[in-house]
Amino acid sequence: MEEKLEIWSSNLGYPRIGEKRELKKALEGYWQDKVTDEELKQTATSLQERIWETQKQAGIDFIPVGDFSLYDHMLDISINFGFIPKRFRQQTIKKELELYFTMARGAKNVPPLEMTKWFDTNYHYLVPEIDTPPKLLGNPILTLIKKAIALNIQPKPVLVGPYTFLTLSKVPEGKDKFWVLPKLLEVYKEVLKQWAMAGAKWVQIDEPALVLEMSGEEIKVVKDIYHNLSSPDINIMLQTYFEGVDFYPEIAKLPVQGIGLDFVRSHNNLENIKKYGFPKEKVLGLGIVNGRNVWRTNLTHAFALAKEIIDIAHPKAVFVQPSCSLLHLPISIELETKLSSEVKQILAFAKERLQEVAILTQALRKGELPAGSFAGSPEVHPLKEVKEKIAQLKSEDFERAEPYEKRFLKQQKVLNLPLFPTTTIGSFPQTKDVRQKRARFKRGEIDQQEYSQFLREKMAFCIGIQEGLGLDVLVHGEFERSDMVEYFAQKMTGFLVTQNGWVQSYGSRCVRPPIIYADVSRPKPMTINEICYAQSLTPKPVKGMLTGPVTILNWSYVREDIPRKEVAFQIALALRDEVLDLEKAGIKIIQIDEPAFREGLPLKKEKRKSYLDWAVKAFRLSNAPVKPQTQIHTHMCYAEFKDIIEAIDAMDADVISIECSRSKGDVISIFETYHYKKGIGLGTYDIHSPRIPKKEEILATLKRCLKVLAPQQLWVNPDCGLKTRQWEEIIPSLRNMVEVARELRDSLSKD
Ligand SMILES: CN1c2c(nc(N)[nH]c2=O)NC[C@@H]1CNc1ccc(C(=O)N[C@@H](CCC(=O)N[C@@H](CCC(=O)N[C@@H](CCC(=O)O)C(=O)O)C(=O)O)C(=O)O)cc1
Ligand SMILES: N[C@@H](CCS)C(=O)O
Ligand SMILES: [Zn+2]
Repeated sequence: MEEKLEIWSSNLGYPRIGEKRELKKALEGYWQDKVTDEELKQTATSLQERIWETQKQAGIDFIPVGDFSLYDHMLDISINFGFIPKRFRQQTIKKELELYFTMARGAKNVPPLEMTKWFDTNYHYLVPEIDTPPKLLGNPILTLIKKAIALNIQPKPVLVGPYTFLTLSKVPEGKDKFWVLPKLLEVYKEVLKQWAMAGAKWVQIDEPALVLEMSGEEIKVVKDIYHNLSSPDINIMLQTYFEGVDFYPEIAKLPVQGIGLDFVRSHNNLENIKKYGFPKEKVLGLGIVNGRNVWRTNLTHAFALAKEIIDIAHPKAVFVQPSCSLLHLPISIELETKLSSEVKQILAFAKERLQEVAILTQALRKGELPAGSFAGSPEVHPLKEVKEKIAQLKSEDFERAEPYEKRFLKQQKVLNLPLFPTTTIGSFPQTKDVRQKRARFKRGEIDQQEYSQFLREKMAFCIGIQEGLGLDVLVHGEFERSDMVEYFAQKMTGFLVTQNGWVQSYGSRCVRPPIIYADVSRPKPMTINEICYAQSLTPKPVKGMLTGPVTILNWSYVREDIPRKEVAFQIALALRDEVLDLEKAGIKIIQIDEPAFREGLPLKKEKRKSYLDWAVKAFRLSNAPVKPQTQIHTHMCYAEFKDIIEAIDAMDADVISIECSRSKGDVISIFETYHYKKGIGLGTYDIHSPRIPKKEEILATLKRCLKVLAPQQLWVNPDCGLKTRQWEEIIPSLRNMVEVARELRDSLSKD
């Protein structure tokens, strides 16, 4: 007789920051010596327990343990497995958590681990540096497993797998990226053994790197890893997410007890199961509700899809689960008091996703969905004029009227800028008084007039500082903006913004990604008042400052009923109105930031060209009709530019400023082979550190740039905006930068 299929509900990870951002507050308090070690640990412990309880209450059978982290889960592994780079080993450590936070945030003369984005998400992890073989220094998840069991919770410890961990790590030059693998496997095996002895039945080993392009050699490494790790003591759920796995037949054969696949992001996973089958002795991790977007799951569709997959796969058992960790979602829609109930009906954040997993699990066990379990989506009323504008777009809408060479001459006539013009990227310190004033304004404690007056005073101060420093192109400082994406989302139609929808970006820093639910338009000007006020204070040009269409798209949750390209074009058209209004108001330089341009690059190579094609077009659409005299700038940071340099060029911005110091010259070397003609500012110093750059360092960067770029092209600016810094740091830094530009200018004019 056929055995009844076992179906369990499972989760892969949960937001850590806390409903009231308790972790953020405790961390920042700790760093300011206002919170003790004990208090910080207590906050973390009670958060963890609440997170487990929420999952248990929601009906989740297998609850992740070890997904929580004080700062970052990759840092946790680095520390516990003894990957402590030499510069930190040499530090004298006085407090227990000191090493951990020094690796995360750096200390005087000790730079932190590098930070980079986690696959194609807006979460940033700390890049492990493998300069020493591993050593098991700690196994904190063991304690958690015991505690969870005592609380009657079925723990599923979570650990990033060796393949992904090493793929994302840095190794010393000349070393193979897997040079520590044999020793690392010993450490993993020891940890798994301890977890099994503590009572864990399943472990979730996260291997998202299996969805990236892989070579035959790499798949061989993966096979070796899992033949080595496999043990009768504990069941391994080999968990993939964010895309489909290319080497499916090989992955399916690995000696693990479960394979977790993302069926939301990838159709290939189902296609592969259809083509190659699924091993009947294995458990299927069925990623069926979306961990990356906020739309409530259409349970009717998800139920039908789950049934189809199970019928084809015939697995030993099923874990019904989200497509990936819920880390990338806000905590709960319950925390939103200002959204209408109609809107709430269509949204699901992390907590609501758990309910969906539980409903689907029950339904799959019973063979039918309970009545009324899908609320249906509300009607989105299309904006006729937006649709018409998109339908009528012609190739001219994407082209500046004149080529760059002609524009450059006309712009120079208007702007009369010196060689090596100096500027900043836009934001100036968002100090506590700025955030507090905004909070008071939002709470209705001060009126619009008082808030506007405060912003004017800030702008005047900021312009005064820039004039005093002698910068050539000024900015208004972005004091009115909570965030460069959220600010514009609040001003355009088609977006929802949340009060408490915080999502961890890195460490204690969070963002509230807006939700694009309908057609986008710009009912009225968004930035003109501030920019024109700032311009009225100075004869020097003040840059109009906008966030670009691709970045607004990539840092928002996006509707799924129309293609992303169309949403990007809608945003571009809205921004275009703003650009034209800025120009009409006499603003001569307009910067349209695109830091997330590369972030949207699909993980799979075959999807990249199409993305880059429409992303470039969206940017061009946002500014093409300006006069040739109007100078368009863009800015990018957080990116590896090598593989997108052609697309960057195709954006046709007159000037681009890009991050340079953290990539240590890699960016400069691109221009040895790529002939870039337009204006470019390669960031002269790292704004992520409080350190004041020495003049010699700035000069050295500029001299390296001048080896590959013409003097007429080169702008002088920091790597990125200054919002996270303090005035005391930026004033001497910018003073050094301006002095270097002047000295370089003088030395060239003498030659
Ligand atoms: C460039 N980066 C960005 C990314 N994504 C974005 N959407 N935006 C970005 O800028 N991704 C990549 C990187 C990530 N980097 C960062 C850097 C810094 C932060 C950050 O500092 N975030 C802040 C939150 C900012 C914010 O929106 N603040 C609100 C106020 C919220 C608040 O708590 N108000 C309090 C009172 C304020 C007080 O008393 O201090 C209240 O209401 O009670 C605002 O300014 O209005 C953070 O604190 O984490 C994020 C990503
Ligand atoms: N104009 C923005 C860009 C950040 S990427 C700023 O200066 O903060
Ligand atoms: Zn930037």
